[in-house]
Amino acid sequence: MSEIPGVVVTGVSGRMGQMLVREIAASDALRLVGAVERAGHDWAGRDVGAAMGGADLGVKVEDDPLGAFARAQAVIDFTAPEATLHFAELAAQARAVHVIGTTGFTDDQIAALEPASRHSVQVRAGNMSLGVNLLKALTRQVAAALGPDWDIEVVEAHHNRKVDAPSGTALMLGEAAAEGRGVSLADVADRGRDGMTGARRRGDIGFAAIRGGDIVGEHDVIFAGPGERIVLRHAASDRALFARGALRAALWGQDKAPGQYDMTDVLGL
Ligand SMILES: NC(=O)C1=CN([C@@H]2O[C@H](COP(=O)(O)OP(=O)(O)OC[C@H]3O[C@@H](n4cnc5c(N)ncnc54)[C@H](OP(=O)(O)O)[C@@H]3O)[C@@H](O)[C@H]2O)C=CC1
Ligand SMILES: O=C(O)C1=N[C@H](C(=O)O)C[C@H](O)C1
Repeated sequence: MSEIPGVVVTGVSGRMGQMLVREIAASDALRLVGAVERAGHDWAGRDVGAAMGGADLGVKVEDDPLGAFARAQAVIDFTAPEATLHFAELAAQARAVHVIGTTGFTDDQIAALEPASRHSVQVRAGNMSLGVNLLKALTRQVAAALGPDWDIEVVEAHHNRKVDAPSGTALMLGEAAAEGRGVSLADVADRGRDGMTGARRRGDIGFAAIRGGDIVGEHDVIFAGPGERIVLRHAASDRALFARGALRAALWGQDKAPGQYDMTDVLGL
């Protein structure tokens, strides 16, 4: 039997699903053993490489996630919250590492992921890139150093197909800022302004979202103080960096105890 961990990609026809297949096919450290789509999807039954418009990869797209997960050591999942909740239970049954890139969860959905992590390693992050995870650490540090006279705003921009706002990354950065300030984000988040909003509340962390064209993902954390401003910025220009982070997480998780982890753990930040 191969020592190279086998990976299943869910939501394989999606933007990230296809990017993950390309990165796994190019990797010596992981091998693709399954490609999952919804029941009735056009791609079901076809070779995933051919369905993506390239050469056959010897893996057929299937609509039975548990059957696929049972053959795998890791599941990489960039889909939608309700799908990820279901896949978390199946990954736990299969004892496969579950790498979760999906964003847009409610607090209740995040809490509902926890029981599965008693039986499997879950690595979840709103952004799998090294750069954003470093930005998260910097955001916490800057927020801790500056007093409440500095207003914190997180501004994100994404492509016009994105369905959730604020982005998972923006929320991750907001959490880091709140941690740095020693407050709970839930108490200070201002997630939408329109009309006669009144003046900005001191201590709030504001969010704004731009959607347009093919923007891969851009995040600014703005610290606006009296007479000066600090802007921490990350711009992604290639989805491959998210996929590579996910592959790294799938490998990292192989010898870890069941539980919930994030990219800070994977990257040792
Ligand atoms: N953490 C990170 O670093 C990153 C996270 N993301 C996140 O990953 C997710 C996917 O992004 P992206 O690839 O651009 O989106 P796409 O819409 O291109 O792909 C989503 C895929 O998931 C499938 N899917 C959606 N809902 C379900 C469901 N209920 N059951 C089964 N399959 C489902 C879709 O199938 P169908 O077409 O049939 O609906 C599709 O194949 C988003 O939440 C996004 O924010 C994206 C990039 C980086
Ligand atoms: O949907 C996307 O595209 C992205 N989603 C993630 C998010 O919500 O932050 C990560 C990245 O910015 C791209």
